[in-house]
Amino acid sequence: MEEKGNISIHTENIFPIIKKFLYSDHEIFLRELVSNAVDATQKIKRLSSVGEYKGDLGELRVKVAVDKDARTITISDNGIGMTADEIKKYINQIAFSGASEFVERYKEVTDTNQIIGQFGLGFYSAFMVADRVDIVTKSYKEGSEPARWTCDGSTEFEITDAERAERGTDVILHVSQDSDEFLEESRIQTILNKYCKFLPVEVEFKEEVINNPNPIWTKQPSDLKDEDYKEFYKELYPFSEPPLFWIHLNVDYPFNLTGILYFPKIKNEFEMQRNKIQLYSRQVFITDEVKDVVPEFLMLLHGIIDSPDIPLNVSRSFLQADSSVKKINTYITKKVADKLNDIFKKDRATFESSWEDINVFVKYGMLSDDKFYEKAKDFVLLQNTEDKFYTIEEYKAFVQANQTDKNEQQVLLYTTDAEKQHAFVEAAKSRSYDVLKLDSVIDSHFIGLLEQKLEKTSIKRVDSDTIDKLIEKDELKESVLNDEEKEKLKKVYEQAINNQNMHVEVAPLSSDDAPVVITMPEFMRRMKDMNRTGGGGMMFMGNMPDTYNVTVNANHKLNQRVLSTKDDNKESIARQAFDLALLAQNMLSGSALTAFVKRSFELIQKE
Ligand SMILES: Nc1ncnc2c1ncn2[C@@H]1O[C@H](COP(=O)(O)OP(=O)(O)OP(=O)(O)O)[C@@H](O)[C@H]1O
Repeated sequence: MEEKGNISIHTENIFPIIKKFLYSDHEIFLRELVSNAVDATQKIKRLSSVGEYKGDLGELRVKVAVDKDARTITISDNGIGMTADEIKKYINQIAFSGASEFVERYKEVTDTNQIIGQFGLGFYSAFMVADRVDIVTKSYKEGSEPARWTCDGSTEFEITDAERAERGTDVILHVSQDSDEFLEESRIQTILNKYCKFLPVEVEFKEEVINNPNPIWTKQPSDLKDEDYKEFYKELYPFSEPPLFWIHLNVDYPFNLTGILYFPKIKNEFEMQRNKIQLYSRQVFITDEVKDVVPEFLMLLHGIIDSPDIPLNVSRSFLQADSSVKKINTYITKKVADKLNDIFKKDRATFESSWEDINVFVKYGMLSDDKFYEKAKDFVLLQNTEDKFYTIEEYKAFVQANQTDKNEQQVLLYTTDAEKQHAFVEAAKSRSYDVLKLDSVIDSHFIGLLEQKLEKTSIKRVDSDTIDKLIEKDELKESVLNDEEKEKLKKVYEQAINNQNMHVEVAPLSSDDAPVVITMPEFMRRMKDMNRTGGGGMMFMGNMPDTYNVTVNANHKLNQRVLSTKDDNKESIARQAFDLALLAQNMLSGSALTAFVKRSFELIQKE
């Protein structure tokens, strides 16, 4: 038998596209050819199971070999094989999907998802790295003759008789000059590790099986133990700490999706690693850029998603609009929320102890996805300075009695740094107010979200005002000083401080409150924070110097002394009190600190 021919006409346009544009990543030729070989072995298995093939299956295996001297890469399988006619049909008519015909014939008995072709032009990707490709194949069909197909990448092909005793196919690539890199065994090893690690049939390279054909995501959750999930995590990320918990995804309607998502330990926000989810299609690795396939906030998770329903090799914008991708998004989001809710309900202690690692993830999810917010609002935790955890509802009930202001507004107080804001936290506690710890970058956004969602609630940083003003009650504080004295006191402080960005105000606080309190209004700080983190806010705010309110306590004995002391002493006492207030907030530095220390020494030396 010898036959020459032309590959059907429309290929003329397709070849250069494959070569140059279709896959920017040339290395994927190996993924395509090895997957074809795996498909061929699975097809023979299926034929055998439905009684269409009566022969011995043998040990189904795919082999990859590199011969540097001969400049060839050979992918061999003992799968279904092809007759010469089938080569013409399946290989030459590339627009024709061999798999679809296969499905047509066996659709009653097979799981079609497993055999419907995904990559379209899979086989022809060989020409990205080879200037000649041979196929030597023998069909499983009784009495079929082996055949050889040769093509040099033009539209012309040749089919001749071949020698081959056993069922199966060898695809031999004659590697082109500009693709020398693929003749290195180490390069091939790396590509196989990347794309073929979990292919469902054993793949052999250099006499070793390089894959795990039964990864745990293909198994039933009921057949797996915690250890299995942990081991698999280690297999995926050898250098990571063990995961906190995981979700086994398993759905076959209305789309097909399996996989395992792990919650990693996130030590801090700078360490957050995205692109740790790997996307597979029927155990073939596709990419670890899952952006657009999973919601942004879920990219903090690690693990595997395997779905033949995710369209591959298509543009981003198309992917975003794709309805099955949208459904997959919704499904995964729901599963993740359900899992967290489940752990929260069944094992609150574990949930609380993991909170440090998962809070960023939960808050990020609530901020970016309203549906997730709706579910997570019942298990998101607030942690107070006593390290007790509350749900939003629990917390609101807890502070209801004491932290509702005169306008029926509930005021939640928080600190971003209980050490630095210690004096304010203590002042709040002296009124029996509770203080939350909200100290991460995401918390400033989370606070905004809570205020937006929770009715009649405002959330204030503990040092954003004097304690009486943070939560304004109806009781009016009497002032020991009259208006004239207050005005005088204000002037003394203004002169002593001598700084335009410090707005002095004299107000009657409790006599046991501090004599001077320095605060930055909540609004001002939020705007500045937002500017810093690039989250909008008012642009001009970013460039403005920090401005503070300086509240001078009219009811404090010290301030009464300022008024009654000799004129030249007034200012130095006021300055000293102001510096102490700065010191309490870690705001005193440089020349101001040196002057303060000097003045303090002089003061204690005085008889
Ligand atoms: N190793 C092989 N053994 C048997 N048949 C093969 C082999 N490789 C390819 N074929 C046949 O050639 C057809 C075309 O292969 P090609 O890779 O171009 O597309 P596909 O397999 O249909 O889809 P894809 O590989 O993109 O998922 C296959 O459907 C199959 O029938």
